[in-house]
Amino acid sequence: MTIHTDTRPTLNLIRLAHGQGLDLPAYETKGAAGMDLRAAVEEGATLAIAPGKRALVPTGFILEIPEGFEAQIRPRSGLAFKHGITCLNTPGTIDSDYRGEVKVLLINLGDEPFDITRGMRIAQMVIAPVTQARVVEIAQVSETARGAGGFGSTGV
Ligand SMILES: O=c1ccn([C@H]2C[C@H](O)[C@@H](COP(=O)(O)OP(=O)(O)OP(=O)(O)O)O2)c(=O)[nH]1
Ligand SMILES: [Mg+2]
Repeated sequence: MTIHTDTRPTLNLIRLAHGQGLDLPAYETKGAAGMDLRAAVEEGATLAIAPGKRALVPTGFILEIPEGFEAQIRPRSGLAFKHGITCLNTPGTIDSDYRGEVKVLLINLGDEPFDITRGMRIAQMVIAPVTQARVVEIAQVSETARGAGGFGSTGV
């Protein structure tokens, strides 16, 4: 009998043909919040993102996220700081019922073209709990000290 001591939620994954041989998403350190994701571009090929342009980068895998969770695709600060590479739709939302390939939408906000090659760690993925709310239409909302003030209403 196998005794499982790992109480973390299980993230089932299948690797697509173009994902074979790549490292699986992984936490780089013990306390990392996100698993780094690798680019599943063709071996030997370069996906160049020109300044101001965007690219949808394949990861080579499909997930089964447990119900009640989502995956958030977030940029890596190193790529953002050094090269101006970030996720356009950050944080990207991977729904628990999505069964397509996970893809990363990168944009180059830097001044130089940026080359993506196979296996490059392009983004990170955070697994987070999700609460779904029920929507109830009402006639009036309750009064609060803030009221409708926002967008800097409390000063700088
Ligand atoms: O960075 C991302 C964002 C989304 N997705 C996939 C998984 C997600 O479950 C699905 C839909 O994403 P989202 O709801 O953000 O996009 P949408 O424009 O609302 O598309 P849809 O109408 O398919 O929901 O696309 C990715 O692979 N990468
Ligand atoms: Mg949607």
